[in-house]
Amino acid sequence: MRLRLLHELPGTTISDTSVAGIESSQSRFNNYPGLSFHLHSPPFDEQSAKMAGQVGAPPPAVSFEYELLEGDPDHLRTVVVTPTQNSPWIDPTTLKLKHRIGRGLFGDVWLATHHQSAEDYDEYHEVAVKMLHPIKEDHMQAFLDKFEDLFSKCQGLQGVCWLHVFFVMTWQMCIAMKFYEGSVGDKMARLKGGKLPLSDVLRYGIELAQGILELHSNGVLVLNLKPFNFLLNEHDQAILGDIGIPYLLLGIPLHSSDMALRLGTPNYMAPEQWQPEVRGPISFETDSWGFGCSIVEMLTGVQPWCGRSVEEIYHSVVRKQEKPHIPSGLPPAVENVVSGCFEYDFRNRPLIIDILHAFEGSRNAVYSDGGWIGLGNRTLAEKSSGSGYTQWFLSKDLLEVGDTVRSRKPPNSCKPENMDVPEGMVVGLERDTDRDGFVLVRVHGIHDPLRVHMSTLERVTSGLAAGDWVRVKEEDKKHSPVGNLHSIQRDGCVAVGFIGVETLWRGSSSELQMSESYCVGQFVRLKENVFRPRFEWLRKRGGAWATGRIWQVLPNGCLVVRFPGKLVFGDACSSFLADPAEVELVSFNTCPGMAKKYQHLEDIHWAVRPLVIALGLFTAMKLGFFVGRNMGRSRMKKGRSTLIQGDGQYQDGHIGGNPAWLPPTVANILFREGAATATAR
Ligand SMILES: Nc1ncnc2c1ncn2[C@@H]1O[C@H](COP(=O)(O)OP(=O)(O)OP(=O)(O)O)[C@@H](O)[C@H]1O
Repeated sequence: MRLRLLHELPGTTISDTSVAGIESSQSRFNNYPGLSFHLHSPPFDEQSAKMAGQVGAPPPAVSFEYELLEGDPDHLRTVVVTPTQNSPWIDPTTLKLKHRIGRGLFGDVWLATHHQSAEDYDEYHEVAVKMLHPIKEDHMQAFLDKFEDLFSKCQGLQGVCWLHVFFVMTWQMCIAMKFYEGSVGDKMARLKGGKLPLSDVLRYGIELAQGILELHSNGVLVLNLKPFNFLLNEHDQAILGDIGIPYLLLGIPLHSSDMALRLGTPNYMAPEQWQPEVRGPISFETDSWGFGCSIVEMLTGVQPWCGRSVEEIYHSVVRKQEKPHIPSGLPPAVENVVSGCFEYDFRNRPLIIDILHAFEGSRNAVYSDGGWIGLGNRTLAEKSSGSGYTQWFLSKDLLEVGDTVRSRKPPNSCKPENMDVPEGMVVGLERDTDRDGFVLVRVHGIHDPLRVHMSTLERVTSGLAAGDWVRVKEEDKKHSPVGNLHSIQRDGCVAVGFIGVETLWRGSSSELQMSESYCVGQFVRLKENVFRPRFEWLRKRGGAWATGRIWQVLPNGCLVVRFPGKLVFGDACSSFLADPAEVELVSFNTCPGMAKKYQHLEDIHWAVRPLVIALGLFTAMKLGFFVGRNMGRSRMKKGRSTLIQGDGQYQDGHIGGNPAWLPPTVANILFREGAATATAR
């Protein structure tokens, strides 16, 4: 691959059939001093009008063409990324932008013509040019490096949009790609009810899954799967039209602050995609969520979270953990896999290969006599193995003979429920091809190998197993030192989720050590030496850090904590986030002294304090009655004697009846009540 830097783009012409397009382009170019426009009207372009009609815009009465007449060469700088030798590279200077096809979150797509001429031929081809939103100048090189890598990975992929060339024009990145007739989204828009028949959904689903799989095998995430990004070729085959622009933009600030938080299209975004460095990381299964959303939309004709604002979608997906509604009546394997796509923790979701298998197995399924017939072999997998883990989670790490294993902890638990296998070695697989079968495990001290269900075991390599809490030996300020181990290969390569890293951290097991583990239900508090926590945390009245209870553990180890000791009203934020490296465990047993133990009880529930106060008052009143009655009796007795002895003794009797252990005010009230009772008698 070669980077060529041109200092001028000679004869650049941009034609547009839409006045709005001109205005936006004009204002964009006007941001750069030294550039000016010359507008003139070209002849009416029938094809442009047809295209404009296709995307819903009325054919314009008049069209314009404008030329860049002069300018600061710096702003006309064009970087041309030349693809590999055997791909159909085109010279961007021969492109002529015709009109805008559509406007997406990440930029505009234009129809352009590519002119090629020689002595014996003169050819025009249509291409689509995606013009991305401008990127800040100082991040341009980082983006170009990432793009160059992606561009080479996308070359020659069957199920992915064909890319011709990449160039930069006035700091705007442009990708020239093959022009397709339309998208699945366009097709749905033309249909009554907007939904596709199941057979089409399964066919497109298979074609798209194959395209996504190609990108995933090259380590690229799409992060923007949606029907309008599924292009249709001349054979009505679905082609992936987005090559992972949001993935390229990860960590690269954009000019528009509005765009900064968007790492995809909100309606199709997975929970971890909203804030990957906080609620992430994003992974291949993030695309499974977007795929599931697209399938649901194709089946129902309704976009997930239709009509909701970005904030409302965030609230539903991230905070309330809601899932898109899956229509009923689907082949069981398809329903099962699509429902798996909407698991909150991406580790529990199927991979694209699982989706592909489920769709392929159901492709020829026909519903007849109240059941599905023609299902493939692998269509109906068990929903759950009974271990609490989804089948998708378990299928990501299959055991092999020679693996060291131990009993698997139940999900969200710090300790194993049973220690049937404290440590053992797999010596046999009952059925090699079974993804969910039994294995024979040799355990030290037991003569015969144990026959154990695979799902109850986890593989241990270098003392670590997926799901363990780990700490990096050498801290990196960019991310939390404590995280959650997602996978460990047999060669010791690890993938870990850390707060502060948007994607999985990859390294070697030798860089990690075991860390204290946390699970749902435990009480935690910020360590005393933490003065500026990563996330906001509540304080008690005296200023000390409050104690909260772990409500959820995110895939990067981030703790979602609630404060049961605080009463929350209305919309007030009920959950807080915590970095596991900044907290310590608090439990009743470890609280020193009665006062601390009582404080811990107060942290467990907001009702403890009012209850204790009420109980105290009640006890005090009861005591008051008791003391008062006794006092009353003795006063009666004394009263009788004062009648004999005189008033001075009466006063003494009052003083003598005041219990020394009660606070004076309470004692006086109680005494008065007691006296009143006694007087009444
Ligand atoms: N190569 C192409 N050929 C034909 N049409 C295309 C091509 N690429 C994109 N389109 C169409 O252009 C329109 C705008 O695409 P674009 O990808 O910019 O927007 P989007 O899909 O709405 O949003 P996003 O920017 O999030 O991808 C869509 O209707 C899409 O189907």
